[in-house]
Amino acid sequence: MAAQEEINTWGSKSWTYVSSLRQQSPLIQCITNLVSMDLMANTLLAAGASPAMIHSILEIPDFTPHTQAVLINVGTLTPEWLPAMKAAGGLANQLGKPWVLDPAAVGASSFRLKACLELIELKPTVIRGNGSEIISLSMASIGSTKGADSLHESSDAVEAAKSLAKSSGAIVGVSGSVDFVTDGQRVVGAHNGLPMMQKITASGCAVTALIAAFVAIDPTRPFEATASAFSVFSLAGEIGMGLAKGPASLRMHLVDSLHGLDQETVLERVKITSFS
Ligand SMILES: Nc1ncnc2c1ncn2[C@@H]1O[C@H](COP(=O)(O)OP(=O)(O)O)[C@@H](O)[C@H]1O
Ligand SMILES: Cc1ncsc1CCOP(=O)(O)O
Ligand SMILES: [Mg+2]
Repeated sequence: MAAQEEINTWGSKSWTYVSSLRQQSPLIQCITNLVSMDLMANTLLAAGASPAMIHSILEIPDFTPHTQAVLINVGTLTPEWLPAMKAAGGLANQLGKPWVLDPAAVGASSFRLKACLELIELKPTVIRGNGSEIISLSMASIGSTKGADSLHESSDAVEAAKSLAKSSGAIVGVSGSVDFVTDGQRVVGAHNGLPMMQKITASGCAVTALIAAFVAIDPTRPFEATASAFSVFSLAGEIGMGLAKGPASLRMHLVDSLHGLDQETVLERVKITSFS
């Protein structure tokens, strides 16, 4: 019974994010990898936010102050891009705006790991990665890697996520079959989704962008925003799969389903439970 009450509370919280996002349409600056730009922008638009893929260091002082949240994703990092990421993260921090870090493929090289550790010093509000990314970041080491894909279950990374949350001060989200969210003490898991979502490149990047949009709605509650965004995105995947034939059509139907989500469905199907 207690669990049922908890599910209902998360359903209504999640619906508040969905409906507020549609009403407020916050501007989200995305400095993201070259693979993810299209799906990320379309995910944000379908959910009601306004995405802007503006990443030149020359534009950050003018543009970043107009945004409601910043998303930084290192998926196709080069030395030329890093200064702009640091400038945007640093300015967001200075202006008291939320910013979200996606350490995509952080275990791929020491260059990427060092860059992510430097970005974490700029105090991201949320860090979202898959199991391997969160373990690599938390241990500050590179080991075996499969690039942007995970070698670990999300449940393998919960302790690493707690430790990273404590050391960084960020909310940490780990995606996978269950999406875990922690502030270092509390842990919740979002149970929506389906394995086929791993076959859509940039689905992880897109959910991180949705987290940034939800955090923009209420920057004082990043824990709630992160869990809700995970659940809502994965629920859109579940609904989209009803019409899809494979990853390519799932990508399209996921975006359509996110756009069409209604209150009854969110209240009934969002499934977030406590693990602590
Ligand atoms: N095995 C799974 N079962 C259900 N949902 C999943 C599964 N794997 C990934 N997802 C969902 O796919 C989305 C992207 O997560 P993931 O594939 O872990 O990210 P990344 O692309 O960064 O590795 C998340 O919304 C997550 O919930
Ligand atoms: C394939 C690939 N290579 C570098 S970034 C990227 C996209 C990864 O996106 P996601 O981690 O969301 O699947
Ligand atoms: Mg992926």
